[in-house]
Amino acid sequence: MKTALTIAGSDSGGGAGIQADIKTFSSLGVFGMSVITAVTAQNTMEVKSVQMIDSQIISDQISAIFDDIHVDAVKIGMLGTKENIDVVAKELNIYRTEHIILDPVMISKGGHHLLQQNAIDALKEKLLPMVTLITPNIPEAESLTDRKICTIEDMYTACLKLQELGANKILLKGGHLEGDPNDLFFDGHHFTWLPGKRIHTKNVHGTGCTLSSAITAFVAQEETLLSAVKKAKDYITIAIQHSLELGSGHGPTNHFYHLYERAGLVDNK
Ligand SMILES: Nc1ncnc2c1ncn2[C@@H]1O[C@H](COP(=O)(O)OP(=O)(O)O)[C@@H](O)[C@H]1O
Ligand SMILES: Cc1ncc(COP(=O)(O)O)c(N)n1
Repeated sequence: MKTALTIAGSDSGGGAGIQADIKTFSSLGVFGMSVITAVTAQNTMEVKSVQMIDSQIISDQISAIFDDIHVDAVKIGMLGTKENIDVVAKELNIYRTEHIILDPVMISKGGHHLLQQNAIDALKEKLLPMVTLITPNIPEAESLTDRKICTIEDMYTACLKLQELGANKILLKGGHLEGDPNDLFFDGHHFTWLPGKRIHTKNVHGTGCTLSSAITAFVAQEETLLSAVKKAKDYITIAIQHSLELGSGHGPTNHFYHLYERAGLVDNK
């Protein structure tokens, strides 16, 4: 069985973070493992509080896994602090994995800061150049590139700017722009649009986490990155189409296995 590791924060409400990642891995038939960087007290409405995990424990979680178990692909989500970024970059430099997908989580849907302001430089300098793919949403790409993104043209420019900053491959998610949620994939040479149709629902908690962990699961199963990104876009579309009316805020995406098996996304080999 293929394996995937998520390095991210815990969401007590189960919609985003580690919980969304592991559900996605399982739904796609990949064995999931986790390194917890932060514990958030969170539900569909808000993040009430956050406890960062000590960087030594983060380092120990990573080495405990890699010293014993083969990891086919890694996904990185919420890191929270500069210290956490430093330790994750250091450990992943020691235990080299072919595929690292970075979702540069900065702010929750409810507006809570999940990455300290002083950590953005460390993210750009240490992690950006070492990962296979970075998957920013529009506000995250704006923060990384220091420029506004309002149009399709701006999306192309932002990808080129991220490349200048050292990024290898980029999936710039368009969900935060008006109109249909079209994402732009840049492999360093060519651009590919992943078109979407906007689903009118407030239940979009954990969409970014779900998308990046689906990409991770597909590359763990030896899909090319472009194919993984396309299949993950199908996964997130189904996950939002069937999103759940839980809680009073933004409900979570749906990871019910049979939805994806029916859509031909599960590798039954
Ligand atoms: N209402 C929606 N309908 C369909 N797809 C959506 C919708 N909102 C977001 N998406 C898709 O979900 C994925 C996550 O996007 P986005 O919301 O931009 O990121 P994040 O969750 O990191 O803020 C992207 O593929 C985006 O195009
Ligand atoms: C632990 C954790 N990680 C990531 C997110 C982002 O998810 P969203 O953008 O849907 O709030 C979150 N809210 N919590």
